[in-house]
Amino acid sequence: MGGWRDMSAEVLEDQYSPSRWSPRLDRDTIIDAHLAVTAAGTERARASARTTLHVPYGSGDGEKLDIYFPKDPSGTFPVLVYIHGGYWQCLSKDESGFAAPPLVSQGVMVVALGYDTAPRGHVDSMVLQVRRSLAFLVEQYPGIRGIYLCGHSAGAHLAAMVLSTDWTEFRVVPDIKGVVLVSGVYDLEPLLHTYVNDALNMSWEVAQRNSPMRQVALAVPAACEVLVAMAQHDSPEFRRQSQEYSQALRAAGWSVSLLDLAGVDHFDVIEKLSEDSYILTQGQGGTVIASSQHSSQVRITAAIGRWYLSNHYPRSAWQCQVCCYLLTHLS
Ligand SMILES: N[C@@H](CC(=O)c1ccccc1NC=O)C(=O)O
Repeated sequence: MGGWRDMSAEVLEDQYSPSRWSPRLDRDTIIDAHLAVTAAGTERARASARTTLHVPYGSGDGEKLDIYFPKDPSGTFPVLVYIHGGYWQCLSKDESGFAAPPLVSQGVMVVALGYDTAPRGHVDSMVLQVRRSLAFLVEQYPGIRGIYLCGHSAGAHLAAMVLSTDWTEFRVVPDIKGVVLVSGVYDLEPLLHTYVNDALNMSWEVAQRNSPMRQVALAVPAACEVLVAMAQHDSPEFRRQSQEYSQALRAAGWSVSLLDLAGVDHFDVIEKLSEDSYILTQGQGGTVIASSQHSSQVRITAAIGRWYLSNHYPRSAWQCQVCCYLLTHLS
């Protein structure tokens, strides 16, 4: 098969419709199910953690974030900022707190970030909002030691755009220690030819300057680790994007790992962040990792066994909370 440029409009649309690739649920029910699961998970998180909701980080309507405070804050604490997906046009922070429980119990502050989705917002403004929110958090919460970003789908795109930020335009430089990109899109150009762009209305230039894939060469590799994760049942185009972006980052000098998660689709790959036992949330015991039965080109070559909080809580289960394994492509 050639590249996406050789695909018919119909095939391309299919590739960029995550709901059509799940073996678990059909396309008409999977989005509603995702909403229900993440909303219920967020409700549980709000019931069990101390929270401050709807904190404005700017004057815009959508510029608000929800904070889930760590259980036993000991002066300083790391923060995980979760950036929701929804193709830059749906979902919100209000059902994006589901990842908090396993983290707040380990002393991590979790932030569910809101941003103005299309059509109110456009891609340029969403990228700016995410960057500004990080500067806000650093200024507002001096207890924060180390920022970790986690984004899903379109949120992974926004998190990846943070990597190419020129922080001299901001008052502070956030200390970003790790970025977990789950089932993201890193080259926006194919989307110009799909329904996704109906609401986004991106021009070719907008798609280019907002494609992390095109920004890799411009960004100075930071001392932060990047984990690019993709689901077994993501579409071939989504999987290609994760593979190519992780390779480009590595070639540019970033410390990056690619994680291929078995048995999950575009939606449960992130829903499971609410579970203590999920590979992306579990501790050191979790060596089952992506056992790659389904993907013969991927081989686990080394367990890095070090992620997120190793600097902060050397003996906590958090040490390997996002188990970071080096997966190398043999093909
Ligand atoms: N219309 C899309 C919806 C979608 O892509 C989506 C829905 C919820 C959360 C994330 C999504 N994808 C990327 O942000 C689909 O066909 O799946």
